[in-house]
Amino acid sequence: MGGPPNLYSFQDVDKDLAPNLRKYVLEQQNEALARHGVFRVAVSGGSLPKTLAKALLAPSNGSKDDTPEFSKWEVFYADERCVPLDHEDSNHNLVKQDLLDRIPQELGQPKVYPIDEQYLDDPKECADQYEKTLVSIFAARDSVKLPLFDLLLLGCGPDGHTCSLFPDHPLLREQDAWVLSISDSPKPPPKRITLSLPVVLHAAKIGFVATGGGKKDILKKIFETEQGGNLPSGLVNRGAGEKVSWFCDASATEGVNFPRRGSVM
Ligand SMILES: O=C(O)[C@H](O)[C@@H](O)[C@H](O)[C@H](O)COP(=O)(O)O
Repeated sequence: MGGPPNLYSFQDVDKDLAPNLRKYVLEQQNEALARHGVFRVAVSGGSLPKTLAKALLAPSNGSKDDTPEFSKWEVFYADERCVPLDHEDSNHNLVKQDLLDRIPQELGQPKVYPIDEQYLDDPKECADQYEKTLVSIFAARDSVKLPLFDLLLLGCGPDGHTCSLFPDHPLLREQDAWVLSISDSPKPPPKRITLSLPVVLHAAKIGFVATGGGKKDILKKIFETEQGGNLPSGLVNRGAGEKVSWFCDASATEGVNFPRRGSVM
């Protein structure tokens, strides 16, 4: 697995973090397109879609390296709340409003894979159906042990959760399923689906975005303590190592002591 995760801390979200996040996402895009002609990315909700939109909707400098080729993107949800797709709690709704609906026409549109609204009352079925969608795209379940996302873009909650994998929850022990359901999420709404930890760890690259002073204590715990390594975001750091990059601002990393901490990429 190699080295430790990368922790980048930027002074300002708009001026520094967003352009560096753009550079990182487009690097992963271009590597994926060279590998297999498509860019498969899964995103979370929370504050991430807004920051991602700042990064991706900024004007391009015209070079190939700096151009999002959205028509070659396939967008999935790393976790989703079991609510209608136009509900204010829906991660898809957030991503659509903040990013997808605002992509200039000439850049094309990603193919997007939201959850199936038929199964909102039954999170287990909703997760199984989402897994079936992944199976149809990432090849047959028996020929591919785990789906390989080119990039996961995740958030980290103040309790250390990521996706809808919460601290000490039995879902963290799931080894087999690709997509899991939860009906007792400590963060509302309670019914959700989420990628499983093995699927998260298998991704080619994992980018966390954590900004604001509210993230300071949990980042200190995750990066500095043994105990933090057992929190869901810490387990991603531990299990995926150098495949993981954290994009934080100065308020989130204030006082965080981590050897590989950088201020530029
Ligand atoms: O559906 C969700 O609730 C999210 O996917 C969740 O995992 C989120 O990413 C974190 O809670 C961080 O959220 P913030 O970035 O808003 O703090």
